Amino acid sequence: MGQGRRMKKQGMPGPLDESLVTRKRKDAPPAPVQEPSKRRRRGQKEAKKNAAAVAVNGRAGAVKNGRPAKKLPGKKFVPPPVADDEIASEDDADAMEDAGGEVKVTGLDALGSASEDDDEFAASGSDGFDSDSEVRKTGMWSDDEDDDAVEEQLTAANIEGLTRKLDMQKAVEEAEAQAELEEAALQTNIAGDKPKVLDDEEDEEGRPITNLGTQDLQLLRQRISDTIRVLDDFKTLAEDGKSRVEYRTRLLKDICAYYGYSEFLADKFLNLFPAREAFAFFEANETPRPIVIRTNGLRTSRRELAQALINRGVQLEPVGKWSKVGLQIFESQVPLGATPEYLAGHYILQAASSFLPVMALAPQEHERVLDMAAAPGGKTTHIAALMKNTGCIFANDANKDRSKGLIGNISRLGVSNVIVSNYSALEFPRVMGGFDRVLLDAPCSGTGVIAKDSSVKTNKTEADFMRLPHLQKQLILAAIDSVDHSSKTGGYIVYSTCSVTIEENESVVQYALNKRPNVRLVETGLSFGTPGFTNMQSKIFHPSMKLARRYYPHTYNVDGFFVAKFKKIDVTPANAVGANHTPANGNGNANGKSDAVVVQDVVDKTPITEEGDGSDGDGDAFGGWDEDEDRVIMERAERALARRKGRNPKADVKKAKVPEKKKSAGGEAEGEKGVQKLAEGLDGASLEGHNGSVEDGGGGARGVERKERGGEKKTTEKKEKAKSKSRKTSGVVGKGKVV
Ligand SMILES: C[S@@+](CC[C@H](N)C(=O)[O-])C[C@H]1O[C@@H](n2cnc3c(N)ncnc32)[C@H](O)[C@@H]1O
Repeated sequence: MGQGRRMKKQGMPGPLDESLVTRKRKDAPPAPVQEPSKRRRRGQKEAKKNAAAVAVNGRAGAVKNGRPAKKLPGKKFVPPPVADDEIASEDDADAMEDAGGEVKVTGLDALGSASEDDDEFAASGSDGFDSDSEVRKTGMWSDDEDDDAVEEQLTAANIEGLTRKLDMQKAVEEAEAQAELEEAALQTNIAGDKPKVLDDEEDEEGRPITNLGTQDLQLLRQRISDTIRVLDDFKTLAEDGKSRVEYRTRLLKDICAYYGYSEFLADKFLNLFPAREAFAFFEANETPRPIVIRTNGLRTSRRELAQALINRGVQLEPVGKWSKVGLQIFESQVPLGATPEYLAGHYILQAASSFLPVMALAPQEHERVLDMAAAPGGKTTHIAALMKNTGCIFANDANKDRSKGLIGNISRLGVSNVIVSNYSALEFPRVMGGFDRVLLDAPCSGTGVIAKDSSVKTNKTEADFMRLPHLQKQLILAAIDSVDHSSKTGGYIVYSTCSVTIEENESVVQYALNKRPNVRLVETGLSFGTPGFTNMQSKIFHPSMKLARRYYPHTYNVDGFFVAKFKKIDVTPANAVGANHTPANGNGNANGKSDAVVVQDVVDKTPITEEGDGSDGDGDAFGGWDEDEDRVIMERAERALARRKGRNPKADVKKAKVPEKKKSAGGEAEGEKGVQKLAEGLDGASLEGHNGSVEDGGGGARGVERKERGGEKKTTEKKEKAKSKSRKTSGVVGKGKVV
């Protein structure tokens, strides 16, 4: 069953499918007595067996895995595609660019257009359906799309045919489901009666069912369904003298027993959704989301990729009108993580919902972008593709091991505008700031990806939902402070999580709005998704919260996700909480544009000399270059630096040089090592143009550039550096050696 659901085309499904209730009830095993998760698994196995039996009996013969089936000779089982990465910690479940699930070939007749400009996927130009895969292979994916009207008609015909086929299939399924539902209603006599779900000493056959959870999954599921019906229409269906609370408590216990959640988490979801929707959510978490790949526009076009994969026996289809790069995989004879196209970096296995934050970020060519929590790089590489490898992306992740995956993906996908670093993102913008855009794809509880990682059902505690939001709130302030509000092209921050809880989403965004009056929520530009909550669980959020977008597995058949986009409109006030602002001297940062680059431990207290105007010009702009005067200034600066480093300035002054690395508080030296190591990795991966990219970058990068130059041993530059230092008390990045 899971596979069939996985193969369904993504999109907004209808309301809760009661037929599933009936089907599961029929398929449930007879009264197993096991601990919940095992019971559930066994239930699924049984369900699969039953489904297979049904297929053998010919009842569902025309439909396989939720798709029109077509027999192919010599079909082999193919293991699930290799994931681009694995979930490495409880906080980053989203990071798994999932490739799970079985994928087999049943034919190519369900294909739609996958050309680069195929946004009109649903358009139809002909009534006919051309099932000749050969014609389609040569026709649909031709490079010469513009003037080939025949091809277009062919494509449209395919689409039309596919749509009709899917519609027919849906109609058949719905009719079956309705029939089953009616049958079940008759059998259990639930149509008009008040369901007895509270005083349940015995079932209709006299069996004790008080502890149903440990005895009979089938009846348990029935009771969940009945309880929801009562809660839906309490006045009519509730038993006399029973309260809503009693029914809700019953429902909570049954959900935990049936699906294997901790009471704590199930309760959270029951508070988040109305009971019926919560049921749909729990149910959707039992089946994997569709397998999706993202075309890497740096290497190929979606049309070419689709053609190549079709030739290998992959059945696919554009993911939906909302994406130009996604392909949903229905069946495959080959492991998707090992095709020549995969190895050549033509695509990445990536959950569809992971496209959304990057689409909201909308990075522009030649910009400077920070991806604060980037590993394993699904979103970084997507950003790079949208920027066509121009500008510069700083891809940071605190986890060094995961960063290896990030570097691997950068390398495989041919990305050449990324610098990888290994800081806690909390250190930004001290590391570097002045970015045009920042993506904070935050570490989270992963409540949106339970279908991928069912351990979330039981391993999240109240402490997690305090610890994680606390971190997320700090990170979001750092993200905001790292952006250049006066960026000509940007000034945007996107916050995303793969969690559906209020604490990790609206509450974090609200915190940012409270603490940073210099940001506003703006439209994400995403064409679907439900609005963020403005009023939930007795919490009132800013009305603009509706601009944020929520995604659920049960509404869009994508991982649960949250996306909010901010525009920074001014510099962060100096007195703002946790403001990563310029030091006590009040000067601006390196580029004078934002609150991004902060001098923490290299504040030069040398008095500002008369001629110093704080500008950044060359020697002449300061009134010429005087060797003797400069030597004095330089030596004074060096002495001051030596004192701060705990050295004897007198002994040191002759030898003292402008330091190449400046160590700041909070173990930053360690982080720097990390960056260097990663840089080696990058070199090894033959990535090019990193230094060039930094040079190209504006804003804070220029500050870094100055610092790097200051570290060089060329005498004139050293002098210039010292001179500049003598005139300004800020504008130098503390550490953050950029490679
Ligand atoms: C949701 S995952 C990021 C997925 C990534 N954006 C992608 O698309 O592939 C969250 C990441 O945050 C990282 N992380 C956790 N705490 C962090 C911190 N304080 N600073 C930076 N990264 C952190 C984790 O190592 C993890 O890789």
